[in-house]
Amino acid sequence: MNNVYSSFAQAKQKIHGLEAIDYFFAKEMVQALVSNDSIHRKGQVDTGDNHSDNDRLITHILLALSESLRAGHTCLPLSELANKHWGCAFDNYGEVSHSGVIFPELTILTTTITALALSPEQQQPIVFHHGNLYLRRYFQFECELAQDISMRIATRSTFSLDEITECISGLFPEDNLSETRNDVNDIDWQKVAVANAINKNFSVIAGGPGTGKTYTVTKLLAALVMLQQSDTLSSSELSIALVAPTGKAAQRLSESIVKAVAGFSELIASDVLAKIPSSAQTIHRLLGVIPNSPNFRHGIDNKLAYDVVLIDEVSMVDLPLMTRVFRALKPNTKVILLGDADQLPSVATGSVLADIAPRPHGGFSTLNCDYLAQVCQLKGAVLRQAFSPFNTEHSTNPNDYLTYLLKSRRFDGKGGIGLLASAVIKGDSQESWGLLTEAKAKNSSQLALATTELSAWLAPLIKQYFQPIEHCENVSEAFKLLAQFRVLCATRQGSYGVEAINDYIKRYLGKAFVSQHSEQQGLYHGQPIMISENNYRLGLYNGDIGIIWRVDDENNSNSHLMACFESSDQAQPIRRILPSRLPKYETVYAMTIHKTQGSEFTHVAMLLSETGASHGSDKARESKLLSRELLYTAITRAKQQITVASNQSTWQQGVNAQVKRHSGLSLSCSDFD
Ligand SMILES: Nc1ncnc2c1ncn2[C@@H]1O[C@H](COP(=O)(O)OP(=O)(O)OP(=O)(O)O)[C@@H](O)[C@H]1O
Repeated sequence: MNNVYSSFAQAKQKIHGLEAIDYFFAKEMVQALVSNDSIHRKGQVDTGDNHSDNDRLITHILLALSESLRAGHTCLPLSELANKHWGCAFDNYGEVSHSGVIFPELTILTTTITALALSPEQQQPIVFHHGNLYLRRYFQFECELAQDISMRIATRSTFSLDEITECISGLFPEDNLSETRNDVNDIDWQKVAVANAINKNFSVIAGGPGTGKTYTVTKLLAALVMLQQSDTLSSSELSIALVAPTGKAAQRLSESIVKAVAGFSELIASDVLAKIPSSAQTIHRLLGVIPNSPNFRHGIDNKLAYDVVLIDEVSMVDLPLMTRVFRALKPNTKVILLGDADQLPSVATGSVLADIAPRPHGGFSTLNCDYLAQVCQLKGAVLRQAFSPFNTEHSTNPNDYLTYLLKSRRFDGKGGIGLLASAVIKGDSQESWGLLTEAKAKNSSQLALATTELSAWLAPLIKQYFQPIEHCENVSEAFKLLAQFRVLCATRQGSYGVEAINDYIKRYLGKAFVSQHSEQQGLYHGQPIMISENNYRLGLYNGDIGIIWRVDDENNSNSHLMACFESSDQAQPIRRILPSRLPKYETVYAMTIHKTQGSEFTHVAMLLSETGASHGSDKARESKLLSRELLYTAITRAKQQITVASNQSTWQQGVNAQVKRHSGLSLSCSDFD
């Protein structure tokens, strides 16, 4: 490495976008490989180049691997580098500012890496497997997770077909005519999802917002409780854990389950419903955080006792965390994953849900089709017809564990939000922009395109939603109002980033000059805040939303500001914490789209850029982040209304870009059967 670049500054001059961590990672790895006597003994590839060319190539591959890990990929497929001009950039005058690196063709790359003997058995810090280059740690996570899922998929429940059929028909009485139906469109996919998950120890129910994932899984949990009750050999009660990646998502899951359970009171016996938990917890809480340690209390040597673990919002869960969850589960624990695979992948490494929920669906095996036809009392031919797009007969990679719910109950497909979300995720930049401009012309109630200055369209929304917060009768009312509206930005920095917009809103509300040094520490009554680091002792987590509220002393003689947070504890629905004890936090009128995953608002304003020209640096910052998954995630946070502030080119650039995370998990999943 020292021979190739003598310093980070030198490497950075040549390769655009390089960060110090890439340089030191590559340096460290080259040294590790050299100390294992790999590069020098085996790494001399006869490519017609001399030895230092080979070292240079290996160094550049390792730099690219580091960049790739930084971007959240689990691995780097060498095919991505083949013949690529990497790290080249031009200055404002069109002159080359960074010459970059031109990688050779794939066979040379493969021969070079193969010569380093990086196969999984070699115990090197880097692994080369199936054409992908990994950091060993992520390779191990991926293998461990794939093997665990594979083991669970291979385990089937012992319930008889008759028991399952009876249970399913009881839970879906309105669909008892299915034997006579012969149209694919008549298939109730919620029923299929319950039937499909009931006999497996691992299942995924995926679908967009409001497709009834929670509604369906509540029926599934009821079915599992009923089957357990009818099992004469089992004396114990089914223990179920409801889990989500963040506190907010856990709160939403609890609310949706409670609502679904209440709605099933006439369909399902009360003693069955009573056994479905009403409160969800975060993954970190499930695993048991050990303060100041990366490890959890529950793991391979201290398994969790649950029979069923349901995880919601799985798109947000990264590869290492998901592997740790599976590590902590008993081999016979039933795992049910829910999520929307079209949403942004996790902030950290991996894209577990997108990997295990491929689009299009890989099809069901004939065996699974026959099973579903029988227990759902569907005509086999109808079911096969339904699966024909998935190529059931010839599929080499059936996804029996996966059911998609397609029909949104929230958006009827005619309303603007649903149409916009589906045009965006299809990558149709013209149609989606057309929907926004049409909505403006038609004065749509769901969609609005803001084409005027920030002050013209944002000010009325601030007046409507944020100004009344401080005048609410109590903090619970303030939380209700706050949940109605949020400004979502693509970036933190820049003129349209979270920080600038929060400052703008504070100024508008006349709160910009609250002194940082006063007893109030810059806080004010009615200020919404978001916690930005975990504090396990206080039970406050990154992403938790609170409101600063003036509270009277017990004798009403004095009042002071407290940070208030909603709690699932019915006896004490609001937790109060002294502001001086708060972990890091920020004001939250506006937040990044990434941070809103797992939350919903009645009205959302998505601020990409103003219609006027943006600053060059703002544009560069934004264009790195913009993708159809980002826009889709923002759109689907809105329950009733979305206001989009963007110009046409920024919008279309976002819709055309796609987040693609490299990983070998889907590959490993294809070896499941
Ligand atoms: N088969 C159904 N019949 C009647 N109402 C339904 C049905 N399925 C879902 N719903 C209703 O549709 C709404 C959305 O359902 P649910 O919350 O289960 O969707 P979801 O996919 O979990 O949504 P989210 O993406 O917000 O998590 C709920 O009000 C639910 O009661």
